[in-house]
Amino acid sequence: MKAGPRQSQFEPSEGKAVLFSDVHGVDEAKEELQDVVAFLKDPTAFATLGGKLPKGVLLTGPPGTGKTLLARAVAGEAGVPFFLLQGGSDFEEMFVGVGAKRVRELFAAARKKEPAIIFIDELDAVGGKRSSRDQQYMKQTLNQLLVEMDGFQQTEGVIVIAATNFPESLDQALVRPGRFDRIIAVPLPDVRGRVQILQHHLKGVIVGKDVDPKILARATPGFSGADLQNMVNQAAIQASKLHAKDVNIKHFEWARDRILMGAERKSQYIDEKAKLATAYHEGGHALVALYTDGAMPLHKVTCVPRGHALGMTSQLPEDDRNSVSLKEYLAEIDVCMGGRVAEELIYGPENVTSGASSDIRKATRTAQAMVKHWGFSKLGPVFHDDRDESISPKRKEEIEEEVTKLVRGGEARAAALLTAKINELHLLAHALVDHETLNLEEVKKVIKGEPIRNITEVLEEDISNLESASA
Ligand SMILES: Nc1ncnc2c1ncn2[C@@H]1O[C@H](COP(=O)(O)OP(=O)(O)OP(=O)(O)O)[C@@H](O)[C@H]1O
Ligand SMILES: [Zn+2]
Repeated sequence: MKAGPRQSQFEPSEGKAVLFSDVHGVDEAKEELQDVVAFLKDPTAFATLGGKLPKGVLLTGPPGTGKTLLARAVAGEAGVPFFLLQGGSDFEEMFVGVGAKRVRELFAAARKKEPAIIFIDELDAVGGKRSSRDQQYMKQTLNQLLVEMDGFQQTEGVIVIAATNFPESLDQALVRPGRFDRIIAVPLPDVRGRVQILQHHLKGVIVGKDVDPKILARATPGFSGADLQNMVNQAAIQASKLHAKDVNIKHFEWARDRILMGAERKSQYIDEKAKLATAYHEGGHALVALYTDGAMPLHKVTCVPRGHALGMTSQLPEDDRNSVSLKEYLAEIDVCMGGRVAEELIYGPENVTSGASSDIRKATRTAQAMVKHWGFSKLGPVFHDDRDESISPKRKEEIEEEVTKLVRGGEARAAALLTAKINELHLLAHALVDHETLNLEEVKKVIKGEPIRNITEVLEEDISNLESASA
């Protein structure tokens, strides 16, 4: 640990400007940051036009997906200075009480150079609900950060961007309106993203004829951008150690395996078998969502990890739902059950994994609320307060029974539906393994047995677009 203030923190960090074109596979996040760039380019004009902006943007996602890179790219695109506060290491010193002061000085420095970006890496180090170390000093630092954020006007031209791998552990005060009120997900790249990231980091590397970024990308599901960059570097080092004339596929395979074995690596890597199992699970959710009357429309399904989940099926409400009908609640339970039911149909009940526990929790919670609060059971429209001690044991049992009935009902409906559509489930799961992410249109085609473009063609097209863009 170094003593004394580090002057460099209060000066914009230097280095070659990063642009959006340096960050790959996170198009949605880039899209969401466009207005921040427009604002920083000309804060007054933006405000005059009535644009509304967050003061703070929170980038969330697994390690190494490019959160820091994205924040730098926002600064680079807008041509504004970038002030960095390293949550992990800088806050280490904060328990000796300099934290609050450092935050104050950093904001003062940034405001002098506005428009500017302040980037706080590992926000959870200071803004976590249960920051380990010295609670009191951490609290002071956090409070100072809140004071600074509350203290400036949107028109001032300072935007705070923070990154965290653990959004759920943040102090709620941080995500209130007027603070970090825009949250942008920066997920692991899918196979197309991985091709682009590899292409980017392969620039300037002399590779052998046997090296095909498409194949490398397909061999690295679950790798982050940082992992991929690391793989390229390690392969190059290995090649030079062996005095090879170029970096060939053997070197890449060696590097890949080394990263996979890396002690510090949380095993994100998914082998083909596990990927197919996840694909069936998510495919089950997706088909039930697609075919169940009253279910929220299917939006996207993926079998690569998102946050703590192995895969994800996302649905989009058609409009703001103020009240929800019985049919819609039942559909919600059915969709939750679809994942586990699909696993059971394909792999047999004895091989079902515990991976569906959050689905089960969600379905159970919905069923409980249906019975206890919304009167959707034979117990009728009676409100049962969770804190009410006077609910009789008999009533508790009846509630349990009704909840179980609802969840079991969902399970049975999902099973009937997926049994009838088993061929579609196979088609969908295998397409997911290839493409990793499918949108609604693609899902509809796949289950009809219609070709969506061959993944190799898609990847090839991506590569030639990239090449012509950089030529
Ligand atoms: N999406 C990406 N496109 C291109 N390169 C990437 C991408 N993601 C990561 N990298 C490479 O990995 C390096 C590390 O990524 P970065 O520090 O931005 O990740 P991070 O999400 O901030 O990680 P952490 O959460 O560990 O701080 C980058 O400098 C870049 O070289
Ligand atoms: Zn699930």
